[in-house]
Amino acid sequence: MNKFESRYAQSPKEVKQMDTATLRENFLIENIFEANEVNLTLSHFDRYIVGGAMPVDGKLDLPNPSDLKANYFLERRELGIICVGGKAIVTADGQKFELDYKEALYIGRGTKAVSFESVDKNQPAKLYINSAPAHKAYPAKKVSKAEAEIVEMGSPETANHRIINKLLVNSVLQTCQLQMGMTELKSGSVWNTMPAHTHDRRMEAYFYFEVPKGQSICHFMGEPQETRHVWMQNNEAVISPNWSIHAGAGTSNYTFIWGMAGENLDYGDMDHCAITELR
Ligand SMILES: O=C[C@H](O)[C@@H](O)CC(=O)C(=O)O
Ligand SMILES: [Zn+2]
Repeated sequence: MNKFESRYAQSPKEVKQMDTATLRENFLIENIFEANEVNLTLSHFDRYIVGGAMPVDGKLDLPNPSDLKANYFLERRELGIICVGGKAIVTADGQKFELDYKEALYIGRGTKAVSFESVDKNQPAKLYINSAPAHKAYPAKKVSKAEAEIVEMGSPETANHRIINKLLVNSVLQTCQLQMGMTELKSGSVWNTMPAHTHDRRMEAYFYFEVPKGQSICHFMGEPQETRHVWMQNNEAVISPNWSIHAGAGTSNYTFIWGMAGENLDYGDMDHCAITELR
C-alpha cells in the first residue's frame, strides 16, 4: 500500500525541547523506497511533498492522496523527479520520458496522469520526488547534467570539495516555486553546505544517497546558535524549516539531492553563518 503522511510545521522554540526520537519523528523521512509503492510525506512548511516511487513489477501511478482534496495530484501542484536507481520510464499525460541515473524531470501543473516504470525489473528504478503548490502550468522537461548549471564549491583542505548540479532551477527551465539539484562530494570531502546558511524565504529538503555501506551522515539542523543533529542512512531525507540551517558531514563522501520552495526562485538568497559562530 502506498503511504502518505502529513506533518505539522514546528517552531524553533519547540524544536529546542525535542529529544532524539521526537526530532527524528518530525524531520527525518525514512523508507522512501519500497518495492511497488509510492511513499509521500507532506510537510506543512510551504506544503512541500517529499517521497519516492519504486516500480518493480509493472507500472506505478502517482496517487491522488485524499488529504490534497484535489481531482488529481498535479491539479494545483508541480513535480520534480530525480532518478537514483535503475533506468526508468516516466509517463506524463501520454508523454514518455526515459530517465537514466541522476537525470531529472520536471512535470507541470495540470498534468492529470503520471506513471512510473522500470526498464529492467532486475535493476529497479528509484524515483525521488518533490512537489510544491503551483499557480501556473509550465511544460514538462527532462534535464540531465549536460543541461545543468554546474558550480564547483569548497576545497579538499576544508573537506567540503563538491560539485553542485543545479538541475530543475530557473536558469535551466521555468518552474513556479520548485527548485531541485544534486550535490556530489569529492572523495575525501565529507562536509556539505559548510559554511552553513539559512533562507527564511524558502524551506528545503535534503535526500542523501551514494552513502557507502556501513557509513552514515550526521545532518545538522536548527537555528545557527542552537543546532541539533540527526544521524541519517542512505536513501533517507530530512526536512529543513526556513529558519533552520541544513548541512551535513558524512563518515565518507556521498551525494545528496536538495529541493526547495517558498517566496522566490533566487538560489543566492541565503544568509550565511560564520563557521566559528555556530553553536
Ligand atoms: O539552498 C541551497 C542548498 O542548501 C544546496 O544547494 C547547498 C548545497 O548543495 C551545498 O552547499 O553543498
Ligand atoms: Zn539551502
